[in-house]
Parts: sequence; C-alpha cells; structure tokens
Amino acid sequence: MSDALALRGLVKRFGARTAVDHLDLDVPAGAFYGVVGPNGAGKTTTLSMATGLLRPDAGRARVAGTDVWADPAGAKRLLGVLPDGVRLFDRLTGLELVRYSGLLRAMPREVVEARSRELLDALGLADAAGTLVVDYSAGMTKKVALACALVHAPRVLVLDEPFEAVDPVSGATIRAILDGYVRGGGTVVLSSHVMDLVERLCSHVAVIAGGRVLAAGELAAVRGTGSLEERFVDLVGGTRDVSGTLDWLR
Ligand SMILES: Nc1ncnc2c1ncn2[C@@H]1O[C@H](COP(=O)(O)OP(=O)(O)OP(=O)(O)O)[C@@H](O)[C@H]1O
Repeated sequence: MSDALALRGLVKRFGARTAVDHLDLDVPAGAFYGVVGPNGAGKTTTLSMATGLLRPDAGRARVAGTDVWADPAGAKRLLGVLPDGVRLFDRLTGLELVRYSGLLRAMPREVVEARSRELLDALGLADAAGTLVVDYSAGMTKKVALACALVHAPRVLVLDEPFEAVDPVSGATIRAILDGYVRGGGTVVLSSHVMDLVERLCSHVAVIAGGRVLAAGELAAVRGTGSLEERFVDLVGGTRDVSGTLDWLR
C-alpha cells in the first residue's frame, strides 16, 4: 500500500527566506502523525504544499499515491484539510458552511444534511448552527472548519493546529473523533505545539526546524528514553536565557 502522504524534496522560498528546504517525509497509511517544531519552522508551509494550497518551488507531494500538483482534483478527493489562518466563507451560518463543503464534494444532499447536523452536534455547535460563522469565537471557528474537513469522510486528514483555541471538553471530543477515525483506517497528520498531546495521541512524529526534518518516525523511536519535550529541546536548541534582560518589566 502506498504511503498516505509522501513528500519529496519540497522547497518553498519567500524572497530571500527559505521556509521549507528540501523536505522529505513519509506518512504511513493508518498513522496518527504529529508534526512539531518551533515557531517559523515551516510546518504550515509544508502542510500547505502537501495539500494543494501552496505551490512548491521544487519537490513533489503525493496523497495515497496521487500527485497533489499533477492531479489536484484527484488528491483533494482523498484529503480533508484544516488549514491555518485561511478565511472561511464566514457570512454563512455554521450549518450552511458544513453543508456547502459537502455539496462541493458532490455528495448527495440528504447525506450532507444528516452528516452536517451530526458533526455540529458532536462538536457542541448544534445551538450555534444558525449563527453566522463571522460571529463565532476562535474555538468555534476551529471546530466548524474541522467539521468541513470531515464531512466527506476523507482517507487522509491534514490538520494545522486543530486544538488551538479549543476548550478542554471540545478538545477531548475532537481527540475521540480522530481516534475513531484512525481506528477505522484513516490517517491523520496534525501540527501542534503541545508535546503532551502529541505524545498521548500520535503513533508517529516529525520534528521540523529551519524547514528541514530533524527526526521522524515512530513516536517511541524519536522520543528515545526521555519525554518528547526533552527530545524536542535537544534537537531544536536550548531555551533562551532571559535573566539580565527586560529589567524594566520587573
Ligand atoms: N506568505 C508568506 N510570506 C512570507 N514569508 C512567509 C509566508 N508564510 C510563511 N513565511 C515564513 O516562512 C517561515 C515558515 O513559516 P510557517 O508559517 O510555515 O512556520 P510554522 O512552523 O507553521 O510556524 P508557527 O509554529 O509559528 O505557526 C517563517 O519564517 C515565516 O515568516
């Protein structure tokens, strides 16, 4: 079986800055894959190139064997994506937005209707189904965007910081939904800054910094004997010593 996601030699430059620098990554089918890295490491840029949202300067991305840039429509059929910071059609209500995502996927209207309501209910948005998304909180917006990514039951889910701004109860619900999805044969790739969460949820992890993969593979192998956070700090560099600075703040 081909990998759920195979990235080869991805490069993206913004002016003089190389955000992603010849990055390779293989995500096996059925994995729950965490992507971690410091701010500005290139996680969002990588996931955007992997899902057809941002054209790479070089390299290739395949989803379950389908080339994202040679056959974008084919790849997008296999993918559910929760992008970071991409504007939603926020003049729709939550229910309209999820329905719209399903109808865009050419799903039958009655299936879209049933799934949209079920998703909003599961994510605690049933009472806000008729509210315009522009009036949602950050966490509610994240959850409705997740519903949009799930409605067509994709083979591979790519989620950029799905737990950011989400309350603990909703976080637990999302974890349960994703766990069930992976147990059912789906593949999840998510980026997160929360090491505990990645350690608890993920079977595999990649540590990215400076647009390159510093370590990747099964969680236990990458983590070694310590915690993921310790390994992360080892790989990425120590914490900054701020003693003797910011005196004016004390
Ligand atoms: N549209 C853009 N134009 C210019 N520079 C960009 C753009 N998008 C990203 N960058 C730069 O590329 C680098 C990688 O950014 P990216 O958003 O991929 O990092 P990240 O790992 O997702 O960071 P964070 O954890 O803070 O979300 C950063 O230096 C960023 O400033």
